[in-house]
Amino acid sequence: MAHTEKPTALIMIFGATGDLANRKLFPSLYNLYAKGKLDKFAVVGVARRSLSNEEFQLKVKESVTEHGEAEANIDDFVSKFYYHSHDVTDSSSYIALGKLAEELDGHYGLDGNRIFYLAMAPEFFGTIAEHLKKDNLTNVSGFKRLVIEKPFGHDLESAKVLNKQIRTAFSEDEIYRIDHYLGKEMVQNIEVIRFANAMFEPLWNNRYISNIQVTSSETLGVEERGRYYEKSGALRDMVQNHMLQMVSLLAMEPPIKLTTDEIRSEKVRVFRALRPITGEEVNDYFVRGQYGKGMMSEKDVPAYRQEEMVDPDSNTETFVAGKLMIDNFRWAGVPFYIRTGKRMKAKSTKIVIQFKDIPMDLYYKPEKTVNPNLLVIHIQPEEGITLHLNAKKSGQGTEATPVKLNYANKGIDGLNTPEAYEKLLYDSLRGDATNFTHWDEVALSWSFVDNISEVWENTKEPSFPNYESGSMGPDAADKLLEKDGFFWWPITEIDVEKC
Ligand SMILES: NC(=O)C1=CN([C@@H]2O[C@H](COP(=O)(O)OP(=O)(O)OC[C@H]3O[C@@H](n4cnc5c(N)ncnc54)[C@H](OP(=O)(O)O)[C@@H]3O)[C@@H](O)[C@H]2O)C=CC1
Ligand SMILES: O=C1O[C@H](COP(=O)(O)O)[C@@H](O)[C@H](O)[C@H]1O
Repeated sequence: MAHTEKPTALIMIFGATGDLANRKLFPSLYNLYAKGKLDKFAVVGVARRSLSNEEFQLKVKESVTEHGEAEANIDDFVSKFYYHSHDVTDSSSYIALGKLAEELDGHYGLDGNRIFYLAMAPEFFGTIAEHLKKDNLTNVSGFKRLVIEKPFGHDLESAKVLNKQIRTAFSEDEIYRIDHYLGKEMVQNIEVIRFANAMFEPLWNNRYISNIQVTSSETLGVEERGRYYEKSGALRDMVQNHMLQMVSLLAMEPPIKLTTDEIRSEKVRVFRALRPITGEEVNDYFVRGQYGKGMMSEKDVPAYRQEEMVDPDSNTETFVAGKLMIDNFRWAGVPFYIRTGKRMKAKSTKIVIQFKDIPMDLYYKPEKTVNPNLLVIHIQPEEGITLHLNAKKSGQGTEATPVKLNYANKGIDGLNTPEAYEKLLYDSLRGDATNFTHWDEVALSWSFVDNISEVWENTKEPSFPNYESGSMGPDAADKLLEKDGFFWWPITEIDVEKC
């Protein structure tokens, strides 16, 4: 499908006074506006509290000033923002919202195009979608699209119910399920690194790759999200979506074309090949952790069980490490190790592709460590790739020594790459759903994760808390790899900018 490069639309943000809108959505929209990427547009912010248009515009201006880079055109930008105080559970209020939408459509010449962005707690998603349909807000002459935040359900059953509700008002190709990792520059780069380089794709299989490691570690704890996190845990919060999405991009077959449908269908095939881990196997393939107290940046930080809105005897995991097997021709026998957690040593997302050792190492010396070739994809905070090779040590003799070839994304482009939300908002306005998750991906990833959560929820983990804040997680996560003859490549020592 051809995508309009300068879209026109009315953007309705439900949850417009919330944290996500304030920190991410308003600054991202402003960036698009400032870069001239939007044609005609207006924004309606929806939330319960009472605000005038002027008060709302001031909030938007403050948000852009605090979280972005506001310039002189900020006043023109915020003049296109309107506020509608509305409880989304109250049926009567949708009529007035519809009227406002029509007025703005006419006033700004928005061609009847509408984006409904649900930046609210997920329990409201279904109700809102149903009301939008019933009260005619989706009856438009242009396009209508639903952008929906995570979590998409709590498990497969609840995700199915939610999907059914939103499908009453929107078709699958009108639904844009956000996984903000898919908006990250280097996550989008995975396909390019793989499919645009003759030197990688021929090696991208079980003949040459020994294992793949995906780590997404955070230094923050649960902060104010204890209530949500208690029911979610790291498995639902990070593994079901972001971690599995990265694995699917690393493992997928080359698509026939770079179209939304072709890419999504290759990703779905990866999820279908993911070996289900059930019952007692869960403890062989997965490790859970919960942070205890510790020191972070020279300050004492509390244990998870001492956080606000958290059960003092909580069984919720704040760390997950797992071994995934993809049972297809390309990946048979290659473990994909994943690891994610809160209150870890560093904020870092990295992918390490470890190649197999060469069949005969002429430079082998018993007293020296072997240095396998690694391809490291630095997702964040720094962005780039590092290729770890071996070369001759300068001087006499034939000794091999490790060398690193670096590409730091910022170094070449000279610019900070756009924030993930900016790219995803723009894609949803342009009608490009490639970097959003299709229902089939959501359903298959929930069914994989449900097997694990079922076991974990029914067995109390006696060792919790089992890792200290500021560490790299519980020892069992190291043992998971050790028993296969591997170890986690240290994420803090393979920083692209320090190499
Ligand atoms: N914050 C983040 O960084 C991220 C958030 N998300 C997801 O985004 C969504 C929003 O998160 P976040 O912004 O943090 O949440 P907040 O709790 O900060 O905001 C919730 C918003 O919903 C509004 N609201 C609540 N109840 C109603 C109601 N009955 N009718 C109308 N409006 C209502 C609130 O405004 P008011 O009280 O005025 O009604 C507020 O604007 C969630 O699904 C979350 O999981 C995903 C990734 C990151
Ligand atoms: O979706 C989520 O992601 C964040 C981590 O995102 P990042 O872009 O900062 O890596 C995580 O903190 C949060 O718990 C989760 O809901």
